[in-house]
Amino acid sequence: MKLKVCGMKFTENIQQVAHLQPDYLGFIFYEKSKRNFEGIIPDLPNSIKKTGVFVNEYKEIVISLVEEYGLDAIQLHGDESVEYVTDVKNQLAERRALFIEENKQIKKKKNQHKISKNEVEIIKVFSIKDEFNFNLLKPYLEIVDYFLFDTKGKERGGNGTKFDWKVLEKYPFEKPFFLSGGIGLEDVEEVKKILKSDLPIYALDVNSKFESKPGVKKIEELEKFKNKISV
Ligand SMILES: O=C(O)c1ccccc1NCC(=O)[C@H](O)[C@H](O)COP(=O)(O)O
Repeated sequence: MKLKVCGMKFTENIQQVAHLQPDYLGFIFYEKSKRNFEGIIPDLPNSIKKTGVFVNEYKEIVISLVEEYGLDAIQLHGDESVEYVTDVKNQLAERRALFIEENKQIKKKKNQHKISKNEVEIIKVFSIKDEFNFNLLKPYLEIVDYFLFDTKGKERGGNGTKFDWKVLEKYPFEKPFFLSGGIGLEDVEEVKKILKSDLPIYALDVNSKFESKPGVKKIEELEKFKNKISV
């Protein structure tokens, strides 16, 4: 089971979490979040996918931050339409093709902007309260790599509350998804149970339940969680 730790903020803490080798680290580029990221991402092992989290952001800004930080994935956590997601995906693909072509011609080893080895993954978030109309996801199926199901709450994300996972019993697609929303160490048994179901859960996404304060993750608790879910 893959693990994404979201809401990273401080260099030393990022390095400590990276040491646990999660599959994804999330950096929130949303000014209204307590975890808004503005720093420099330290060098990370290639196995960790740097994920930028955006909420209804201007497309140009998403693209420029992907290039500035060499993001491997973007998590669209707002009300981004199918057209928006398609456009961002196409623009990223075009920029990537251009970058590869320029790089071939110039034969420069170092470039001003970094670029991920693979295409940028697109994760589209949907927040769930008590029920959910999965038909809403249909138009996104062709475009996104993963869905992420979070809990609808006061904030756009990082609310620290779980939704009723029974809602997912009606998930009708094969598209893999991240399970998110208030997952903590106390949920290990319930997590293990849902992982045994037929649902295409690709990754678990954790955040505020492992924090000592917004943006600071508790390393020992994360390590325990990671060990427990990988057994
Ligand atoms: O965490 C935030 O502050 C945040 C703000 C705005 C958009 C997204 C945000 N977090 C993104 C995540 O992927 C969180 O991990 C997800 O919402 C679950 O958080 P939590 O309920 O704290 O486990």
